Amino acid sequence: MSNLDPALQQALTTYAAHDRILYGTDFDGVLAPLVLDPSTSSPIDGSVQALREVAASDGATVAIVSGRDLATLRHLSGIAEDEPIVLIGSHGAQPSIPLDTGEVWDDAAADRLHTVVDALEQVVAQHPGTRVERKAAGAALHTRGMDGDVANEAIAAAEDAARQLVGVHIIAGKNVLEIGVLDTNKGAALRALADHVGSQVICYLGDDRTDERAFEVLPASAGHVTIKVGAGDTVAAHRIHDSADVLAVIRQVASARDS
Ligand SMILES: O=P(O)(O)OC[C@H]1O[C@H](O[C@H]2O[C@H](CO)[C@@H](O)[C@H](O)[C@H]2O)[C@H](O)[C@@H](O)[C@@H]1O
Repeated sequence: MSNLDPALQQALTTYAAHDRILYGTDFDGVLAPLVLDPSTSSPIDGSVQALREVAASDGATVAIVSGRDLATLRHLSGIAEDEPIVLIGSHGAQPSIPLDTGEVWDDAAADRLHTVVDALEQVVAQHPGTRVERKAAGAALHTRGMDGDVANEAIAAAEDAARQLVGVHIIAGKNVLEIGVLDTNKGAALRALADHVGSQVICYLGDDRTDERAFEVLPASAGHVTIKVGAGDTVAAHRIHDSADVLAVIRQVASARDS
């Protein structure tokens, strides 16, 4: 018996009845509970298996869309390259299949990345306790677990540093501030994937500010289903609370596609 809100259950039933669906999900905070050390994140039990079941149904495409870089996302999710689940890393910049996300990696981007890492390393040197995560198309300053004032000062210093740089983008998240060197977002990536595979409708689950870029381009009036996980302002049409709900959503879609 599902604890999901009846309106969400109905929306998922209608969505899953389409011939060609795209099921998209964020990773951290949705598939994987938030933890202090990002290298130890792990999907909730049963979630990847349930995604595999959705992906196995005719006409369904499954994608994990994350701020993680692609190699890290593959490692942490445990999804192999030969599996029929699309991984999209670096906030849309790194799809695991050829997709036009409108941005290209070039020498200038590589130069920007070096500058970004240097700038954040300086912030870390001045704000003990903060950590830098190096990624393929950016770098992130982490403050999870730190005193609020100290964390806020460090984040402000990182924002100041980013504003001195050319061709970079500030991406704010939960206890993290990323400086990206490519201009991509999850909404554009999801729409590009939907066009590529011919999906009629998209369901997307996310918990963070970067996920709002996806929710914004998926109106319920067109049959899309947007689901915010946890508290906070959102433009998503539905809200669920925790990992158990995330699993219930995937399982409802898998079961509807199977029947
Ligand atoms: O788009 P997502 O899959 O949600 O990735 C967003 C960021 O997730 C990671 O940071 C967050 O999760 C960490 C592990 O639970 C947590 O320690 C941190 O406070 C969170 O912000 C990841 O480290 C970032 O690179 C992603 O951009």
